[in-house]
Amino acid sequence: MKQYLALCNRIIDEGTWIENERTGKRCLTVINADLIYNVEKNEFPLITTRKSFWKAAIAEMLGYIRGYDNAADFRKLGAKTWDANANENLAWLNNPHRKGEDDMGRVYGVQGRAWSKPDGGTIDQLKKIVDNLKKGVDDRGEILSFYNPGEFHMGCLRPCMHTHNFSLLGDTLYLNSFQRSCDVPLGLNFNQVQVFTLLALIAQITGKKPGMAYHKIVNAHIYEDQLDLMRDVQLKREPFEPASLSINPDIKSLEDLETWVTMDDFEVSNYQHHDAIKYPFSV
Ligand SMILES: Nc1nc(=O)c2c([nH]1)NC[C@@H]1CN(c3ccc(C(=O)N[C@@H](CCC(=O)O)C(=O)O)cc3)CN21
Ligand SMILES: O=c1ccn([C@H]2C[C@H](O)[C@@H](COP(=O)(O)O)O2)c(=O)[nH]1
Repeated sequence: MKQYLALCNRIIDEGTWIENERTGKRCLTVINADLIYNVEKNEFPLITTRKSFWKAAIAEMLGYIRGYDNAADFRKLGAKTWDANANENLAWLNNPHRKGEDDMGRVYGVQGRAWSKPDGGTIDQLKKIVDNLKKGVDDRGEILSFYNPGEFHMGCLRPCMHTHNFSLLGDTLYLNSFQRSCDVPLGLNFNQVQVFTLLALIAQITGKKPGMAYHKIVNAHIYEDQLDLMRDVQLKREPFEPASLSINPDIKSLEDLETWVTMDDFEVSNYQHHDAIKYPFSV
């Protein structure tokens, strides 16, 4: 929580106003932030200075793991977060690759599970990583990349958290996650939970101990219409002690994650938080 507050304060104190063409809004912006989560000690990085809808964040990550390309599938899991990008962005609505209502196109998990090969067929990046880690193998290229510039024109949004790089040291699994663009009031609240949960889940299904997760953000911003709420409401609140996450121990394989897992398989205990804050969302 301290790291999150420090980043918010840094943006407010040192940020530069930058015009964003895609959304037509100005963003107060800093470059480079490094967040670290101790997954081994289960220090779940859940925001306490407002109510965080952590289940939607995990649902979104589970949807990426499953390779979903449709906002309706995300809704079924419990995340409405892709509705706007799939259905309200004019550039995407007019894109000939859009397959209809709720289609997100070739984004995130589609690239993670079915990256198209120029010579035909697809690559399942996540399955290769899980198979290797289960055998105790880290080939120094255990990389899950959602960033495929050759298919940006076939998706509703370029991935923000675009690369997850796993590493094994003995029996301990580490994760470095890279994010090119971060909506700190809305997106980061989710992304912190996602990086933490991704390491916890992949460690669990590969039989490894989770270690640290390192989360690198390049462009960290607050949209102009979010600034007053952040500065005058959220940052005026005192944080509570961190919560902890528990994951159903019956989840033992990638197939379990793909088939029967729901949000009921995740629980958060000791979550003390301030009231919800409704931040404006920019499509
Ligand atoms: N401008 C922008 N910011 C983002 O954070 C973002 C995007 N676009 N587009 C793609 C995904 C979708 N994400 C989202 C979308 C919506 C919420 C959101 O509305 N959160 C509310 C309520 C969540 C709920 O009720 O489940 C919140 O208070 O956190 C959060 C992240 C993160 N990403
Ligand atoms: O997981 C996510 C997904 C998206 N965001 C934010 C970051 C930006 O505010 C927008 C994406 O806009 P671009 O113009 O493509 O950078 O969504 C996030 O914080 N986390």
